[in-house]
Amino acid sequence: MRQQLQDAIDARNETLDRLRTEEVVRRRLNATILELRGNIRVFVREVEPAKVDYPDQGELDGGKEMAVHAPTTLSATGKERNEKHSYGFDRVFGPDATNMQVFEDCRELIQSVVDGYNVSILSYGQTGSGKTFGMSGPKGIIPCAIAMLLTEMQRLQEKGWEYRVEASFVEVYNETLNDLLGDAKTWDDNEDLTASVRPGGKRKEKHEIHHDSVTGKTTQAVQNVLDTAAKNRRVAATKANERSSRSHSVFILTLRGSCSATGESSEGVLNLVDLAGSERLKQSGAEGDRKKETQAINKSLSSLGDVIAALGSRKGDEGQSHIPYRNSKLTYLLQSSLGGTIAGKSSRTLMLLHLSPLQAHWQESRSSLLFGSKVHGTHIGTAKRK
Ligand SMILES: Nc1ncnc2c1ncn2[C@@H]1O[C@H](COP(=O)(O)OP(=O)(O)OP(=O)(O)O)[C@@H](O)[C@H]1O
Repeated sequence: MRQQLQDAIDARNETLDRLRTEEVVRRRLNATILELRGNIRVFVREVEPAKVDYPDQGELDGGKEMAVHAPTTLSATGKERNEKHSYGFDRVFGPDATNMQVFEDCRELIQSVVDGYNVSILSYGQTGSGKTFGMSGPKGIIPCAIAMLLTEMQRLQEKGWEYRVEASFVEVYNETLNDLLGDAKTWDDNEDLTASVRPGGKRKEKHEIHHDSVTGKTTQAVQNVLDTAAKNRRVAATKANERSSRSHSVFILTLRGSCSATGESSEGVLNLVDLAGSERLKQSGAEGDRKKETQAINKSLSSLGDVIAALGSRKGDEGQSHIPYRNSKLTYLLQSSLGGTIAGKSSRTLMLLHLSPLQAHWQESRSSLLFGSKVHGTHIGTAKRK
């Protein structure tokens, strides 16, 4: 009897050891795959104008300026200058792509958060181009990422890992940072904003998500977090018209894991960012408060482009090159998760560009493509059209 019990214990320990070894191999493979693909990636999603509710829908003509050649190239013709531009991106989705298909291509990246990497996924594009739909809508990146991470943590529990999950949801509006959970608190300008919302920060409004075996309860907790954020964003929206389009929202999940059997631990952060509409000031004809908002958005988006481009261009001398994180609240908030290595910790960025193929939106699409090229060096060439 005693021998049988010992045999059973030995067999169990052997299985656990094997599972842990497999897990180490899986982590290494995933890290290698992502390393090969690059720490800064750009995906493009062409939007189907009929599905999207553009503010200036009434004035659209039906002409198209862009052709998407899935899976990785896109060409665009600028009628004004009679030019044809070609771009190569990491992934190009046509107008029929679903949220689920986009999420599938983000899966490995999101998975790496469990392994202790910092990851940012940023949704970029003009107002009405589907950024929020892709991020928070049905089967959008936020709900799918949460569901996937919870399942993943459950799987790792069987291999001896325990995780703690915290969620924060903040918005950056006119260069101020507001908490979208709790009481929609606004941080003072002179506070250390990053410390306030980051793990270990003094005044962070954190919301712990318990990972119980009753998945329904966990899903409900996540839904409550998202509902609270949506409600707080709506309250803010009544104060400033259409404010959600004019602010950046950042959903932050922090995963802290430890494995008592091996003594290993990890901490990964996932930032899911729904950026403000990227309209050009001239194009939008903004005046007064709206002009101020647009200027703040332009400043933070261009700072974002500068930071990611600087990260992408540095080679080998990581400690030496200057990265201008402090030029905007958004880049300051995201500084540990925008690509490259800080204090020995690797981070990864995925930019999701949303483009309208219509002639009426050519200037906006062109500036989104310029942004995408800047962060990724993806412009293949320009040719005069015959
Ligand atoms: N692929 C899609 N399929 C169906 N509906 C879509 C799709 N993309 C966007 N929409 C719809 O189009 C409208 C505008 O989309 P959404 O609010 O996501 O745009 P946005 O880029 O976030 O705009 P803003 O910058 O103003 O916040 C919404 O009603 C959304 O549900």
